[in-house]
Parts: sequence; C-alpha cells; structure tokens
Amino acid sequence: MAHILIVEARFYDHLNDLLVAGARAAIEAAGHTHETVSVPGALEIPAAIALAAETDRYDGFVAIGVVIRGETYHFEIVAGESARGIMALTMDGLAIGNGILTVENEAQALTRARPDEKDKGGEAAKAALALLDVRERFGG
Ligand SMILES: Nc1c(NC[C@H](O)[C@H](O)[C@H](O)CO)[nH]c(=O)[nH]c1=O
Ligand SMILES: CC(=O)[C@@H](O)COP(=O)(O)O
Repeated sequence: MAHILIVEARFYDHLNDLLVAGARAAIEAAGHTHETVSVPGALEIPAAIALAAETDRYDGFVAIGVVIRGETYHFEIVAGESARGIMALTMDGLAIGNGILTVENEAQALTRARPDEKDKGGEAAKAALALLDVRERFGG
C-alpha cells in the first residue's frame, strides 16, 4: 500500500475542494492512503514537495492548484515555474502527478476540477500512482 501526500495551493478554496476530492477518491479507490498539506500558491508547491520528500514518509505526491490568468505576466510565471519545478522533481525520481490547473477563467477551472466532469485532481492522482508502478517495474 502506498502513502501519498497531496500538496495543495489553496488559492481558490471552492476549486481546490473539488480537485482534492477527486484526488482523494482516486487514491482510496486504488487502495492507498493519503494526507494533505496546504501552501499559499502554486509557486510554493515544488518546495513543499521537496521538503516532504526528505522525510521519506511518502511514496508519491499529487500537486493540486488553480492558476487563473489575470492582467499581467504573472500567470506565465506561476503556471510555468510551478510546472518546471514539479517536472524537475519528477526527473529526480519523485512520483508526482501534476493537478495544477492553468486556465483562462473560472468556468474552465470548474469543469476541470469537478470529479464528475474532467476530474483533473483524480487524473493527477492516477498519474502519480502510475509512476509508482513504473518505479516498481524498473527498480527505482
Ligand atoms: N495568481 C495565483 C497565484 N499566485 C501566488 C503565487 O503562487 C505565490 O504564492 C506568490 O507569488 C508568493 O510566492 N497562485 C496560484 O496558485 N494561483 C493563482 O491564480
Ligand atoms: C495567475 C496570477 O498570478 C494572476 O491571478 C494574478 O493576477 P494579475 O496578473 O491581474 O495580477
């Protein structure tokens, strides 16, 4: 049984509630356990995962967040750098599913956050579990 840490950037509470529910449901459906930690925004997710990984308490990680474009270039920074940080950790061997939505508006976020629609939270959890299977197969 795997133990998964969900690292959520609680920037939009109502959207995160949906994404985290989907991730938890996917982890539990696969027979694994989870716990959750919150950070202020998506830019803090990679650091939180790196810090948690040092404890060796977690087999995998799910990054959850919502980045909605505003008026400035900050969207590109938050969306791009959170993804880059997560990818760098994944390439270091961590099993991470990226469930950070990067969208133009709340409507796009809602349909992707809802577990009964696109369920991107559940999708990210399944991706992390899939990487655990890959690690087990190749002995990582
Ligand atoms: N605008 C959004 C942010 N911005 C905050 C950053 O992620 C970060 O917390 C801040 O720059 C301090 O380091 N974060 C989101 O998750 N979503 C957004 O839409
Ligand atoms: C993704 C963001 O950082 C964004 O929400 C910030 O909005 P703005 O670019 O209008 O400051």
